Amino acid sequence: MNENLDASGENLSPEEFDIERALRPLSFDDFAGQEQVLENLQIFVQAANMRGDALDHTLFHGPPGLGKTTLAHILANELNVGIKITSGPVLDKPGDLAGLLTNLDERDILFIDEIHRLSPIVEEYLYSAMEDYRIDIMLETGPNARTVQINLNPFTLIGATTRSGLLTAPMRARFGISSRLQYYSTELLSGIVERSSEILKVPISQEAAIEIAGRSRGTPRIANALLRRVRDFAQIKGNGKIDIEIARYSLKALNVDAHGLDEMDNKILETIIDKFKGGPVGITTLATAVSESAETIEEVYEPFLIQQGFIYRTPRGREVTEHAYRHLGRTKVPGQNGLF
Ligand SMILES: Nc1ncnc2c1ncn2[C@@H]1O[C@H](COP(=O)(O)OP(=O)(O)OP(=O)(O)O)[C@@H](O)[C@H]1O
Ligand SMILES: [Mg+2]
Repeated sequence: MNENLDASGENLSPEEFDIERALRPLSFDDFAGQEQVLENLQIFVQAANMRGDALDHTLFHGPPGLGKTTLAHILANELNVGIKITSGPVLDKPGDLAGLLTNLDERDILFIDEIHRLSPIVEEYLYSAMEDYRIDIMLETGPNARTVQINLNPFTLIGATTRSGLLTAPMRARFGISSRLQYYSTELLSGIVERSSEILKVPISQEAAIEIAGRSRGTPRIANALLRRVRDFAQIKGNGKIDIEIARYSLKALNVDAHGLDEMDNKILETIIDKFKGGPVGITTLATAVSESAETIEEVYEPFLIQQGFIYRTPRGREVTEHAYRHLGRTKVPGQNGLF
């Protein structure tokens, strides 16, 4: 239920949390990008509204900060229904889930973040709720124990996960709608930065917005976070306006990578180059070398590095590209991975 986390998992101050909330789009119209996902959702929402049905259970998956939680709130607004929010790790007792489910009004949304982290018992319990809008509740314990069946209002479960690979097959099968969110282009992100600047009432040049966008790892949350930091520099070191000079100055002072790669991204590239001669290296070996889980590398880091052309997958493992050597200022040793 802890929503005030930024991309690195750090807690935001209450003020930053309020800002984050103010920047969050509330309707389909405010939400930039993800056209295919949005187009479909708009149709499903329209149809559900027309029939007066609950929207089908919906799963959002993809790397952190791309808009999964945002979309859950937008769906609640567009369906004009209530939303209750919880998360896999928090929901550890079937009783807690029963409490949430029995309090849902007709068509309401139950949003479960990090749904891959549900305990097996709770997950099992959720199946019948999702399928038949019905749950069994255990009354009393010991010799008088009995279960009663309770009918629920038709509701929509929205699940979000950064690790769709960890979702069980029965869980996955119960979602009628499943959408994968993609990284955003610099163009889309600069639009998001401009919109956020307007909300924060800080003037920004288009060039500066593009500069910030290009270093945001394809991620709206990072773009907004960088904008807030650059705004501080503009206020203290400049005249309050964000132009290209102050943007470049701040990003340099913040040590932001030219491509917006974060520490783990760079560590992955460096490790493949230094320890594995540029690759190919298998995912589990790589994971051990950088002390991160193979799943997280596959679902959080690798997609961006592949999309940006820093690494590619081969049947024998991951290899870095020339682009990665250039990015890290390394020269490739001839013959290193059989390309020469
Ligand atoms: N398409 C978008 N247009 C504008 N702003 C966006 C968009 N998507 C996300 N944002 C901004 O990025 C922030 C982070 O998005 P959100 O919290 O929805 O990400 P998430 O996918 O749920 O991440 P996590 O996996 O870490 O929970 C939002 O508060 C919002 O301000
Ligand atoms: Mg989220």
